[in-house]
Amino acid sequence: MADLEMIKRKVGKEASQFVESGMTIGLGFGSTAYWLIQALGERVKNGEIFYGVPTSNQTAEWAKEVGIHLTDFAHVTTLDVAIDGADEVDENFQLIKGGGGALLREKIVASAAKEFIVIVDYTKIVQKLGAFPLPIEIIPFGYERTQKQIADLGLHPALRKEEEVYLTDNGNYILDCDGGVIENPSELSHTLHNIPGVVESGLFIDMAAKVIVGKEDSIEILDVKK
Ligand SMILES: O=C(CO)[C@H](O)[C@H](O)COP(=O)(O)O
Repeated sequence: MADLEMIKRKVGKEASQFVESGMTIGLGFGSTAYWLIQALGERVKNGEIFYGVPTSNQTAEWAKEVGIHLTDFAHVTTLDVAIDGADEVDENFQLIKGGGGALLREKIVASAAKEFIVIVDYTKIVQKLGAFPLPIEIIPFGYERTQKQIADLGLHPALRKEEEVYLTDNGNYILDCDGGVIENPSELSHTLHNIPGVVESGLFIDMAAKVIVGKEDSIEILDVKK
């Protein structure tokens, strides 16, 4: 297994210690969250029970495969904990998420949790956000105009495409914005929310309660002071 993958695996396992049997967990998406789910799966084999609200269809598949019971907001309104990866974490613990396209559900789930734990390898830690293109989920209707309004902010939005235009699990589009360093993430988040057609941005402001960082030979657990 490549080094970085090994680090992600250790971080996922480390995060699982914050989960107790019987808890309802917001389950993130991405290659680090995958390892959290595998670690929980090992405990399911020993008789522990977990309830998970998945942030993507893929997460739901992973969780089902290891025996985590899936639930949703029809049955719970508050989650004990949510654990998810991130694309960037800055010095104030603000995040860019959504590289995997699940940012809307990830934000709903994280905001519903008593504690939101972020799990990353050391390559995700930055002084200021912005080297990773900021994903923004937008409604397909009128997307050209929404894109123009975001371009006017200097964010250089590009419509995410695979073979065809990428569709989120919610049937929306993603704009990946390569606007360079984000000096004021909180202000930008507000500005984006005021644009009609923007569903959600990948800026997660003041949401992380804990950040678990995997390094070459250690793991650091950072508690965010509120
Ligand atoms: O926001 C996300 C998906 O929408 C992921 O959490 C983020 O992309 C990090 O993924 P990985 O753990 O694979 O590096």
